[in-house]
Amino acid sequence: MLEVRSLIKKVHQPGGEPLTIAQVEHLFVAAGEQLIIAGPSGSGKTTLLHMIAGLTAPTAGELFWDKKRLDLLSAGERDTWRAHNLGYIFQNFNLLNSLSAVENIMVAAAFGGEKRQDRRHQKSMNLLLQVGLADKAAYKPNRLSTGEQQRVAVARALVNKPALILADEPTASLDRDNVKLVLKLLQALCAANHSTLLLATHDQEVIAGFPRIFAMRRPGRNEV
Ligand SMILES: Nc1ncnc2c1ncn2[C@@H]1O[C@H](COP(=O)(O)OP(=O)(O)OP(=O)(O)O)[C@@H](O)[C@H]1O
Repeated sequence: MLEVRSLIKKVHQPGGEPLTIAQVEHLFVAAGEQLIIAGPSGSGKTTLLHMIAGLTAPTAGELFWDKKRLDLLSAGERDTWRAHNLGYIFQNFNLLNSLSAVENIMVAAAFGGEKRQDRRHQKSMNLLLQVGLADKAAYKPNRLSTGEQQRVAVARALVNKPALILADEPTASLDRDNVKLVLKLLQALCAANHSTLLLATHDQEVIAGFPRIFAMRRPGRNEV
């Protein structure tokens, strides 16, 4: 389970007071739950996901993963935790352009600790099959459509069966058909792996497909 308590991120402004860019009083997410992080542009959705992933340090507050305090981990401990527990999906996929679809996934499998090349290949091909892209395993990202690139990114995020998947506007670059397809795959694969899924979006169609929404507010304002 994931728990967020009194979390705040402030940034320095030249010559001014520190500015609060994300604030969450309390959020509890049970293991295996699928949750939307909603909120207007600038409400701190990305910043919250970055703090959970350990990509940016909170200014104050506590972040628990089971009984572990994520915000207190050293840089090395955080890297290890991330490699074994976390899959991250970006709006713009962040695939490595010099590698093929299957190689992009295999790199993630290596970071996840799979030492054997044949197993990395097998796991990656299996995921590509599940997202319907086994026939394009050798394609580099520039030969894949945007929807296909995001399906590779979903496969990459799931190859180590991480307990936690963070997805930041994963459908924002996709057309409506691909939005539905990518979401369906992501939700089904997370359910099959019992992975907890936190998905940040302001797309109402995406929000409608989830059982629970957590609404972020712009710090210091009352609107949702
Ligand atoms: N390093 C920084 N310095 C100053 N302001 C920042 C910094 N990083 C983010 N911000 C500001 O913090 C606010 C929250 O940003 P964040 O990207 O978390 O919002 P968001 O809810 O994900 O927005 P969107 O839906 O537009 O992606 C924004 O107003 C952003 O401009």
